[in-house]
Amino acid sequence: MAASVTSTSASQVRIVARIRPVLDSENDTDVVVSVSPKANSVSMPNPKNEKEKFTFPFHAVYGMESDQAQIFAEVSPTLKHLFKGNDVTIFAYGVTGSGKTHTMKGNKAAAERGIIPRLLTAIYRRGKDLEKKSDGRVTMSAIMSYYEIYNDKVFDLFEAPEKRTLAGLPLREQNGKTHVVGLMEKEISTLKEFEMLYDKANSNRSTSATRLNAHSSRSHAIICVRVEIHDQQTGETKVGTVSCIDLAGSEDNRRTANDKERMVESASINKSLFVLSQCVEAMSKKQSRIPYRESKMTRILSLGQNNGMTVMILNLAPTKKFHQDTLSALNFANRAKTIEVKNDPPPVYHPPVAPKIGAVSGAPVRAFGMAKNSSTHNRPLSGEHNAKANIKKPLAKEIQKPVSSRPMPLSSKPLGAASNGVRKPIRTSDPIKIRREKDLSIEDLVEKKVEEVLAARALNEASTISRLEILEKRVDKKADAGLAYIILAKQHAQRGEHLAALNMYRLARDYFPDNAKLLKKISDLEKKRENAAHFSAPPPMEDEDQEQEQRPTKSKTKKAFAVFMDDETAPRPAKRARSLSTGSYTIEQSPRTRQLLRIINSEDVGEIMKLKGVGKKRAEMLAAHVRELREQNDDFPAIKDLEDLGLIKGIGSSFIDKMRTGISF
Ligand SMILES: Nc1ncnc2c1ncn2[C@@H]1O[C@H](COP(=O)(O)OP(=O)(O)OP(=O)(O)O)[C@@H](O)[C@H]1O
Repeated sequence: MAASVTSTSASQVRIVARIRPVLDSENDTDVVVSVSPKANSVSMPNPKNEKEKFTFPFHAVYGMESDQAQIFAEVSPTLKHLFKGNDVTIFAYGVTGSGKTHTMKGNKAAAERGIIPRLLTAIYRRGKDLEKKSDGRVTMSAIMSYYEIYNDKVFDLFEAPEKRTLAGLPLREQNGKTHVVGLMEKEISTLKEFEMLYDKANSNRSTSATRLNAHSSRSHAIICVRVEIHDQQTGETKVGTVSCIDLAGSEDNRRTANDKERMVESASINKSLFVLSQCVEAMSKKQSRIPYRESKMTRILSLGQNNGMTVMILNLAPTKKFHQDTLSALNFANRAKTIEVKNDPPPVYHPPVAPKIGAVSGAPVRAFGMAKNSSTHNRPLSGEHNAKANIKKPLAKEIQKPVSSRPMPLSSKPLGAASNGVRKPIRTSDPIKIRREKDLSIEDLVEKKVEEVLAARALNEASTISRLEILEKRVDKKADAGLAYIILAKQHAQRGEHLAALNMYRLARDYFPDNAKLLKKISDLEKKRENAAHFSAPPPMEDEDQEQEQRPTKSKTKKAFAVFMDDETAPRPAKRARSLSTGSYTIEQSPRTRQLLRIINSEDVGEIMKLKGVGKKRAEMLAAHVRELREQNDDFPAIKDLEDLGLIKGIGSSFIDKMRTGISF
């Protein structure tokens, strides 16, 4: 397998504002929000001084008469990116009653269907079209999962409410992304099947809501559709996931006079939305600490971190009753506009190089389904929409004054171009085999193997088998021995054990003598080793032959400590020490180390206590230490590496090792 790689780019979160019509229960004279489709802006008066007007420009705006088809046309260009193997996130944000569910789900009548059913139909049609055009050579699979976050707990909507556990499903971080562990996935073969599944899942949502006193507005609902495009001839597979999120609407408890249980729900919704706004605030200010981890919703949404394209539909209620809330939502969206999503190019998976003589050679990667970008952001409002009986016709003359703000320029790539950067399983029955091929990408093979193992572990929390053990089982074939050396080399390199890494790469060279990437790695490490001799700080390249405990000198601020192995099964030197170089040589941390540091830096005593061997007292001490450091230095993360951790009184190297080994992925 090889992933084609181009350059990295960044794209903005695309913000599309939609104002819902005035409902029967509301008065036309109470309308305070207006749009200027020409200027792509939304305006409303200052609630405290009606003479003052606020104007917010967005990427696209839709007035009260906009219909479901227009809104879908706004997001449908994401499909072509999805079919190229990119991830797409579409989420609806707004206060309770502003039209989020109407926009995302809609109603049963064809004209009233929302983004989700339309998207599914479009995916399905596009897939069928591909299959037809390629005479069945290209096939598409669409795999769906659907869940809700209720009171900060994740529940599978494919599961009957009575089967739910109170704790909900756990989340796991993997390759920088958050996954829900144990979520059911359903392959959709026909549109009818989708409709059935979708309706059933939605009824689970409302049924469970009855039981738990929740309803659609009380939880965040997330539907994910993984689209896998497989070319039988070349063996290439592109995998992209679209996630559509109907966020729960925030509400003011003072105004809604909620009972106790609803207050809890409301507090939970408001908290997660508050955390979301904090994340957006921090991102817009380019702060280094983004508080994603403070709520499950923000962990899952990972706004700006998801390495994919994101469209936010800002739903707005037009009347006075929502004035203050609408202003908050507009401010939130205005800040979200500035978020930049870093996009890596999508990986394209190739099958292993065919060994057989006469086998079909890999065809170049084709750009699938290059639909025309029919962005409708400037489409004039039709005024013909009459979607709901209880909707009043928009005011003939909207209260709108000319806006001073200029239309927001749309980027040449309005929806960005992205990938999740996460390797997905390739759809090939042939397991990856290592061969002495000149152009074989060892890096990709190694990465894929590691990810397969991590995915397996995430699904099997009970498993006590170490990552390396599993890897070793997979690489027991003779032909895979070279790969085993590369895995070990990578692990050594991750821990900064560069000489050991070099030795492992050298051993791997016997198996891949012609591999240019491997040879370059070896020569780079050899060069680094030579240069390391000139470092004034302790050399980052450790010599295996001189593995002795280095006593910290008085001038050193950090004490030396043992090197922690990622896996118990890895060859472990008896007594090894190192000090981090303060020179230009940076040492990459292993995922386990990063996770440990993340937990400790969270200052969350409950989370820290979950670490192996950590009791309440020690957890409190660690949290207090982190807090103190942060207050002193206003620095994040407070504990940057294992050495920082080792400097804390009472935290020895063996204890750190214990905490690390307790972390599973
Ligand atoms: N664009 C629209 N056209 C017609 N009706 C709409 C539109 N937007 C919203 N509505 C109607 O307004 C009401 C509130 O909308 P909806 O339930 O979608 O709000 P919501 O933001 O999802 O609320 P909550 O956060 O409580 O779930 C519903 O009766 C819905 O049918």
